[in-house]
Amino acid sequence: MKTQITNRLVIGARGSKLSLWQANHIADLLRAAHPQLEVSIKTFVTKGDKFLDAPLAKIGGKGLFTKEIETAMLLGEVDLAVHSLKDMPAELPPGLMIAAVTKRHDPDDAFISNTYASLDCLPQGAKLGTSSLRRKAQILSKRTDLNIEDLRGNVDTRLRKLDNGEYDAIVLAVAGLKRLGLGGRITQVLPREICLPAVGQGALAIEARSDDATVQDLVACLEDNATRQAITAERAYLQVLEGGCQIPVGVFGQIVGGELKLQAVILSLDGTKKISDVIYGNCDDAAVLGRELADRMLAAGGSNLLAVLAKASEEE
Ligand SMILES: NCc1[nH]cc(CCC(=O)O)c1CC(=O)O
Repeated sequence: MKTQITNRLVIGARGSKLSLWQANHIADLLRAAHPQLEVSIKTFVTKGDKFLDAPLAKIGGKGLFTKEIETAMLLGEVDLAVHSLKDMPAELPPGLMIAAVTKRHDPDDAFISNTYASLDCLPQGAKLGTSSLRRKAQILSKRTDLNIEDLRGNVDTRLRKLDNGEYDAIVLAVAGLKRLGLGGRITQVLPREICLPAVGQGALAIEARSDDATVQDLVACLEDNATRQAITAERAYLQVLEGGCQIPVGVFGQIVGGELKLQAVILSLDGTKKISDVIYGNCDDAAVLGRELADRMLAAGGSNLLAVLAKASEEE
């Protein structure tokens, strides 16, 4: 039997401030758990970083923020990768796995404005920045009058565009803002009845090679069971729906009274059509619950909404 003594671990991450914060956070936790371990970080430029100005829905493709790092991992250039779970496609490349999921603290979206105290306070026709079809459709569903404009770039760039007066308000993930020490910029945490988060939002994924038991053992201490169950249900849900393009879908799993509760919403792009549903069940059946909820919502009109979407993206 080959025993490999690992004392060096190379983490792959993107070079953005948020990604580096996340990689350093995981590196610190690993150093604390394994004092002998030498942990370093190697940064990568992904396709998603290169096209920071183009509307996300137009660049398309799965694994926009992950692929280059995954290739390096499969080649053995890095041992693990730290990603925002939200940025990971439902299906991973063969040979890779999510070896650990950290505890999720802040799954929700934040409304940020320098002028208005909440989404409700925005005047008629106000300009709100977001490039996420999910955020756009859910916000339009509540406020049909708003003028939603594309907003891309890293968290800092997006806040700068708000501060320059290009928008009356913007929406960003609470988790990203807090990680960057920008929690003070949050004007309102959007309630889930208005805006359900993206799959995996707020959780970090440690990706490793499926055959690398050494790395899997080293990162096992980072795993949070409740978050794993929630995101397993969310990702199973997404896997049923995903057609390759960005879709206006929100989904959120949580453990409530020992049971898994999974809520989801599918919308039309303009938010005028909205299908909402919720399922409760055994935490150990997370993936089954996710698929069941997806099937139910597809049957309840979700299929039609997705078909219209697929047609719209073909025409572009
Ligand atoms: N879309 C990019 C992205 N990927 C992960 C986060 C935030 C952190 C997280 O959701 O875990 C963000 C920024 C945002 O959506 O505001």
